[in-house]
Amino acid sequence: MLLNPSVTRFAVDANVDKVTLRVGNSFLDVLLFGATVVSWIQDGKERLFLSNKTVLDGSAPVRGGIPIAFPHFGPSDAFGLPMHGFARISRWTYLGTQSVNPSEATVSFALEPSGVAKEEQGKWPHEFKLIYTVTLMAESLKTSLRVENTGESSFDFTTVLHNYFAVNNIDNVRVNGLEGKGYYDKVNKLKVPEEHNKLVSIVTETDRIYYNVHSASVIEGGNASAIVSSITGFDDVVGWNPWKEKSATLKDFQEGGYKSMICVEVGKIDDPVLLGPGQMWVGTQVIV
Ligand SMILES: O=P(O)(O)OC[C@H]1O[C@@H](O)[C@H](O)[C@@H](O)[C@@H]1O
Repeated sequence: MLLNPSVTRFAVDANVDKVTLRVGNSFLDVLLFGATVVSWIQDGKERLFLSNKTVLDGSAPVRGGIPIAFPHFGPSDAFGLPMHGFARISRWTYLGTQSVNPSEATVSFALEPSGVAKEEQGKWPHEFKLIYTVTLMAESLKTSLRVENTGESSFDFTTVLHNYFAVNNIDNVRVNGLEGKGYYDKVNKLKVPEEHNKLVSIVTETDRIYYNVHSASVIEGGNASAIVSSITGFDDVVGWNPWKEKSATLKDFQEGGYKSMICVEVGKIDDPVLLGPGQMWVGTQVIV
């Protein structure tokens, strides 16, 4: 089959542009806002969850797709940055198509201090350059974040690629690949030395950081619906589902949406990256 890969850039409105990649029957949409992947359709099936109450106008982080947390994962930090940092609420620069060959299309995006969202500019006092590279193939998606220290002094950071996967029914979902791993249970504020389940079910609000995981998959009804593998650079995997009560408190979360999503995020959280002047770090994931 001829895949005819292509890349198209659309101006959605004055603030938000979107880049669409096509490879055969696979389509990917990436907003310049946050360099957020918001849709990945394979053979007519949407692989990512996107809340129907999210705003896509650049006024708030996207609730769904693959937002990027940087320069920190989690709540507001010592620098007064918002939850999950500024990367997901800044408008990235489109660097264009990096390559289009018969089986894949690659685009990339950049963020430097001058591109950081106005209200957050200058709070994190470091010179940096982020490059986010997205490769669509007919059967998979690869995303890679490169962080460069372009300044004169060291900085450290934590980061995640916040994958929201679409599922049919969370009751039938199991996460594989976590057995034997230690984790921090953020809901119960508990450090658990070892996950004993081969397949982890989600039956209540779940918010966990699993350590040293380099491959994890979402199994639904016995079939893998998303496999996150070839994880390099990132050492941790976050599993998140807000469940009924918590999701009802999130104004951008559609009613009942917790049943049709699961976040399996790749992160560098427990052991922050320290970058000296001129140094760089790269984190990559491949999703099948
Ligand atoms: O609502 P936000 O800022 O997009 O965050 C969503 C969730 O993101 C997850 O990565 C965190 O582990 C959760 O604690 C958090 O609630």
